Amino acid sequence: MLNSGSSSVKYQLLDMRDSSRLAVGLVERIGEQTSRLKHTPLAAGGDSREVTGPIADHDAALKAVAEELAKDGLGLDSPELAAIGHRVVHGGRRFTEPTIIDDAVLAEIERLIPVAPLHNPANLTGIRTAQALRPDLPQVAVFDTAFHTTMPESAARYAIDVETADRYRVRRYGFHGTSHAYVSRATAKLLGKAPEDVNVIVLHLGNGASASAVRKGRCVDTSMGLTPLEGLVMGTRSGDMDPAVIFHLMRVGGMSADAIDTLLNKRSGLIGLCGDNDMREIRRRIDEGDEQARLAFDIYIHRLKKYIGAYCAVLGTVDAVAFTAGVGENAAPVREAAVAGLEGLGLAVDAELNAVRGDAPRLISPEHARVAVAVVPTDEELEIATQTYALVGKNN
Ligand SMILES: Nc1ncnc2c1ncn2[C@@H]1O[C@H](COP(=O)(O)OP(=O)(O)O)[C@@H](O)[C@H]1O
Ligand SMILES: CC(=O)OP(=O)(O)O
Ligand SMILES: [Mg+2]
Repeated sequence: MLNSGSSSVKYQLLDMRDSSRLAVGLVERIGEQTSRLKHTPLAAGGDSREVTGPIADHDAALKAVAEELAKDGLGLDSPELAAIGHRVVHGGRRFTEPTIIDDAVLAEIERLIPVAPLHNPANLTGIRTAQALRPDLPQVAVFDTAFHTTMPESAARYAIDVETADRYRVRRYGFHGTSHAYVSRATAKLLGKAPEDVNVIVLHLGNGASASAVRKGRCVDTSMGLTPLEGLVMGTRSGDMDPAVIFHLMRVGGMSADAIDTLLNKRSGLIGLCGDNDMREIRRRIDEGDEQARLAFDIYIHRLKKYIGAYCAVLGTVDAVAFTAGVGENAAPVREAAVAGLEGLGLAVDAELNAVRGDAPRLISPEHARVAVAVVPTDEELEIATQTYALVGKNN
């Protein structure tokens, strides 16, 4: 499966007979002089290899990946390859399920570029290059928005003029849905229950970050909106703010729409507040007494708390709060601070359990807590491969 990001490509080759990973890798800093491909041929038992040097675009990146795979006899030309699954960030309202890609699907993903300018163009290049390499194979799109299409209109609509909203398709779509779906199910499993029997708040805290309220296995609200800019404070994105900030920056600051778009998407959030977007670095600076890093952390946590409280109210009854993605899985201080003081909502973290590291889903709330608090590692890649395989299996 392929996850083509704005300046990176993540990929995995999986054997779906047992969901085992044969090879995994990442191409970073595409378009810069210092691009890097890191490839780990797990099946070949090999160590990771790195290729450094300029990789101009996603097309070149994918071809470099194909070369690395071929070195271990796992080339994309293999007759055993059954399908290629692609993460596609914006699927609008039309795509509620994984979908076999044809020209009409490509056209729709292209039409949605204005609402996912950082993500959909990269996703499209990934698909087109993969199609050129293996025109005979089914290619499947798995949409970030799909899981959120179950939201009620009361959560999905913004309170703006209905005609204008409908004409320009302005509404809350939500993103990271593959992760929210996977993690909410895995959380139910951790509690020994069926997804239909639990209400879960999922906090996906990666570079992009979003929260969702999942009632009995269905998403009923999520923090990202028309685009992945709304909601939580992220690595480089602002999340929520008064929309009038934009008019103010235009009228008083003389900034263009494009300049503000770049400001809010790439130079805001943690990096805008303190110059770093990596939570490890921010924690290190806080430990050294850095006030700017401290404030950035506090703003991040304050926003997170607001969403936890809001989604407790949306759900009414909450069985579990699950932390996931790079920050959620690894940053114990974030989990501790996000839940601190929320005993009134039945939420607490046990310091010892919170300090345990590992890859397995685990509870971090004290025994007999009213609401389970959990760390549940996400696996978007496995989920995309599973959905792709399920669809292709059905059609073959
Ligand atoms: N050990 C760690 N401690 C704290 N934060 C971490 C750790 N490892 C990763 N992170 C955070 O996770 C982020 C990346 O999360 P990830 O889910 O991989 O993001 P994405 O998929 O959006 O690129 C990093 O920017 C960093 O802030
Ligand atoms: C939609 C989104 O924010 O994705 P990512 O976290 O990969 O940037
Ligand atoms: Mg991610």
